Amino acid sequence: MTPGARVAAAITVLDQIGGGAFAEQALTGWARASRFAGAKDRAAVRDHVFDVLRCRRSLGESDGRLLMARLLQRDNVDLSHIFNGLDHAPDVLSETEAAALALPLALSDAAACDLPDWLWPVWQASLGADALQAAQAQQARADVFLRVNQRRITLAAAMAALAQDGVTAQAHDTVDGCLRVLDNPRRIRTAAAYLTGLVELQDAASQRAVQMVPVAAGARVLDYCAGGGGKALAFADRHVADIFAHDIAPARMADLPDRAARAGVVITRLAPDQVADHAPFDVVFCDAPCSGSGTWRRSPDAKWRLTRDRLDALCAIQNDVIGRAATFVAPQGLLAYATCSVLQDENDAVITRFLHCNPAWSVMLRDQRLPGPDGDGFFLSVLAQNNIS
Ligand SMILES: C[S@@+](CC[C@H](N)C(=O)[O-])C[C@H]1O[C@@H](n2cnc3c(N)ncnc32)[C@H](O)[C@@H]1O
Repeated sequence: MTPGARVAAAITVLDQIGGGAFAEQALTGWARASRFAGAKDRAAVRDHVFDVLRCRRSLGESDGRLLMARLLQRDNVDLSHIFNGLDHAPDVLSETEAAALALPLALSDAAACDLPDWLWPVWQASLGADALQAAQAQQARADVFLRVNQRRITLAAAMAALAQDGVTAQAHDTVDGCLRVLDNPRRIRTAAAYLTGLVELQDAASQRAVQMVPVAAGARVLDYCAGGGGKALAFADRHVADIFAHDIAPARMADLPDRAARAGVVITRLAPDQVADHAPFDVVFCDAPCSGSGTWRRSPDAKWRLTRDRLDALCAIQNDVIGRAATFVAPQGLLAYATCSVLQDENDAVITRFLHCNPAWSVMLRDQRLPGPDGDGFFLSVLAQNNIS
C-alpha cells in the first residue's frame, strides 16, 4: 500500500471508531477485509489510528479525514502528497477542509491535554503539580519493555539472543531485569527468546511493583486478580516460592500454563471456589481491575470511553476486591494492592476506605509512578496487620 492508501485506511477505521466501534475491533475488521494489506501496512494503519486517538481532542475532534490531516500537518507532512486521490489515497482536501486546517484550534485546558472535560478536574486533584506532565505523556507512544527471565538467562545474553532476531534492546536504568526495546518491537512475538520464554512482554512499572513486594523464600504467594498471569510469572521468576493464580474470570488465565511452561516455572491456578481451601497465603497481590489511566498511551480508546459512572463502578469493585483478598492473607502476611491507574479514587481512596473498615491493617509501603519515559503509571500499596506477634 502507498502512504496515501494507508492514510485512507486509517480514516475509514477512525470514522468507524467515531461511530462507536472499539478501536481493536475496527482495526481487526479492516485487516480481515483487506487481505492485500501486508504486516507493514497493518502496522502503519494501526500507528496512524492510535496516534490520532491519543490526541483526538487536541487535533480538533473532527471526522477521520480532518483528524488524520491535522495529525500529518502537526508532523510537517506535505498534505498534497497524501490527499491526492491517487492509488487509493484520500481525495483532495475540499476548500472547506483546507480552510479549517488553516485556522488554529481554540482549545480548553482539558482539550489541550487530551482528556475528557469531566476528568480534567479529577486528574488535577489526583496529580497536583504533575497533572499537566502526566497528561502530556499520554499523548505520545510508549516504549516497549521486556522482562528477562533471569532464572534462565542473563540480561546480556537475552539482549544478544534478541539481536539475532533483529530486536535491539538496552537495560532499563532503574528496574532490574528489565529491557527497553529500541528497535523492531513488532518482531518480538516471533523472536526465539520470546517463544522460548527467556523474555516476556511486561511494562517496566509492573516489573518494578512486583520487585517492591517483599517475598520470603518458600512463601505462598497468591496473584488474586491474575488475568493473563503477568504478575504471577514475574513473582515466579524472582522467587523460590509457591505461586498461585486466581481470577474471577478463570478463562482469562487460559494461556498461563503454556506461558509458565515456556518460562520453566510452576504456577497453580485456582478456581474461585478453591481459593479459601488453599488460604492462608503469605502474600496476596491484588492487581485490581481499573480505568487503566496510567496506560492510556497503549490503549487510548479507553481514555475516551471512561465515564464518571464507570469510574464509580470500578471503585466499588476495587473496594470489594481488596476486602475479599484481605481475608486470604495469613496473620503475618502481606496484602499488596495495585492498579495501573494514577487516579486517587482508585488508589489512595481505596486504601483509606479499607483501613477505615479494617483498623487492624496499616500501610508499610506506598509507591505511585506516573506515565513517562521509564514506564506506565502504576500504584502499589503494601499492607500488613498491626500487633501480630
Ligand atoms: C488489571 S487486570 C489483571 C492483569 C494481570 N494481573 C496481569 O498482570 O496481566 C484485573 C483482573 O481482575 C479480574 N477481576 C475482576 N474482579 C475480580 C474479583 N472480584 N476477584 C478476582 N479477580 C477479579 C479481572 O477478570 C481481570 O482479569
